[in-house]
Amino acid sequence: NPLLMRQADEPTILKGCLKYIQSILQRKDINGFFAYPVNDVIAPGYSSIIQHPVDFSTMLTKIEAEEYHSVMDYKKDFELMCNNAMTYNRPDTIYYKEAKKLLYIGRKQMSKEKLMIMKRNLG
Ligand SMILES: COc1ccc(Br)cc1-c1nc(N)nc2[nH]cnc12
Repeated sequence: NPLLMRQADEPTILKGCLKYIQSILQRKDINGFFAYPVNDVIAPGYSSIIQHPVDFSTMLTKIEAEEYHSVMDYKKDFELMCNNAMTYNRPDTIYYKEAKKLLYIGRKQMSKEKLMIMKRNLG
């Protein structure tokens, strides 16, 4: 039954898209600041200032567990990750600057136009 086939397919298709998008964004994080969770040793007081920490490793776990139901769901965590860095760190720090740049790249990568092209290429 093609309909049944289609449903089973959707999570796999979304998973593929999100892993593709994350692989592009992680390549832009050249210092790996966003590759794993920030801890209070690296950043004193981080866990009391940032209520909803998130990083690429956590996001990949969520992709695999099919916790994102759309690219927009994923984009929310991505923006939270960048905004956390821009909340905890001052504007003159490398972390703030890298987060701002990454946020801009991510917004372009997940723009309506880019997502339409992805959808079209999936056929
Ligand atoms: C995982 O985080 C790091 C790893 C290694 C190094 Br050096 C710095 C960080 C880091 N430090 C601070 N202050 N704010 C962040 N926001 C995202 N990363 C960071």
